[in-house]
Amino acid sequence: MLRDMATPPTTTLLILGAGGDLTHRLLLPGLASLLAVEPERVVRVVGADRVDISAADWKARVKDSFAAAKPAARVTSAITRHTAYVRTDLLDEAALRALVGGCGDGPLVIFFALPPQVTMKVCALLQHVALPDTTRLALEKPFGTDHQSAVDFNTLLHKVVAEEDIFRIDHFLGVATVFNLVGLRFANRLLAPVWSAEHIERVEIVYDEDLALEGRAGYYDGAGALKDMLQSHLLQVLALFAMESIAALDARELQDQKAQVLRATRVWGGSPKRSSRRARYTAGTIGRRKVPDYVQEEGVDPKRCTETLAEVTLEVANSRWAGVPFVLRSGKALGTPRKQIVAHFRDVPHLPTGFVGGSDGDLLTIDLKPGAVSLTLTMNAEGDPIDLEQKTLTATLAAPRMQPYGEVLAQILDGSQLLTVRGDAAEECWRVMAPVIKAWADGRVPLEEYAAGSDGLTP
Ligand SMILES: O=C1O[C@H](COP(=O)(O)O)[C@@H](O)[C@H](O)[C@H]1O
Repeated sequence: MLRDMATPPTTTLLILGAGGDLTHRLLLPGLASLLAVEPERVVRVVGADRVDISAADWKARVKDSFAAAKPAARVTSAITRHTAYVRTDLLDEAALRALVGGCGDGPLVIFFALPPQVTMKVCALLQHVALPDTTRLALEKPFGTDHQSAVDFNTLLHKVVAEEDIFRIDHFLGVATVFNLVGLRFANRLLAPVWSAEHIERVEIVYDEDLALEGRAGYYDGAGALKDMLQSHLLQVLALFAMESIAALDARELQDQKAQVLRATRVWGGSPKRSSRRARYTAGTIGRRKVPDYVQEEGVDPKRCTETLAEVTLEVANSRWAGVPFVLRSGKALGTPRKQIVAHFRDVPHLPTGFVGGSDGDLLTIDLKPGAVSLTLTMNAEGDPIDLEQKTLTATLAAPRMQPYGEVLAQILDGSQLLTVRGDAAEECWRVMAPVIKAWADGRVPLEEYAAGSDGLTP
């Protein structure tokens, strides 16, 4: 059926689960933002799902998803002209073969915008389907459901395509302010010598959102904040923060260094009971918005103990970082969104006697959204020259050139693994969090409550 369409452009982006929220809300707008910046790229989008969507409705959806990023009119019109939607059963091998065959022999990116269990089943079927020579698999998080399933999933995927053609998506890697960690760390003489336990006392990686469930119970209620944010995104941020230096901005270099850090990472003190916290929001108000009790949200199963806030303290047990707590935290429905990395520097060994005021440690704060980098230093800012106080110097970062999904897609289309999660790292992320997941499942860490709109601490 697809063969009858107009001349296929270079790469086909085949989206499995095209009828879902992710495709409409993030993936297609991300592609649009990429094409707004790089209009010369030629991509054909094919959506597939089991829901019935007419050709006209699909084109309208694509057009609608493209509207906000405002690529050139000719780009949107080419995409909508060539796009197609196929209603199919992705768990039927013959149907899957027909779908893939219909995409032609050109380069193919199969994007799995599906729940992990369905993704794994479709990949099992793909083993028996002939794929074009250049076939790349892009897999949404979560990658598997626990450590063993991630190991099994990797084994299965390697029977379908080589690791270099597998792209495990973590859209945080496409966030410019996250990737900025690499440039900031390795381009500044000032920072490199102090980037260790000798000078840094504690690191916080925080992603507190004022958004609540926002109708995502179907996915989130089975995941919770730990798997949704810490096990995935925030561990990637930790890896970029703590990794050793790279010789070149090269995917393999970066993947090697990130994997090495993750292998050295473990729960602080080996005790999830003492080093983790979980909580769930109750009814409250955020600004003028009334937020219901989490268990009253549509689609939530009150019998599940899903946390909407997770905090875990980790240690990177290597010679650079031993003894430095890395506190990872993310919560939903909080009063004040705070999305930042904060490096707390140690106090100076000795403040000359005679000065008045603080010798509070310096801070390096990286605001992820909106982007800014701040350095908080102790100085004499006003008054008597011996009075010391902390002052913050801030550089605001420019708005990102495209959406994170646009950055990630650009790398996938180019076959570069710079912004992906390698298989071994994906397994490590589960290994790091496994003791916490187990302790929570066994009820060894109580599920606390906090009021929506609060700081996450107030019952
Ligand atoms: O992947 C996810 O990320 C978002 C936070 O990222 P942002 O780029 O939208 O700020 C989070 O809200 C969501 O729960 C999670 O699934």
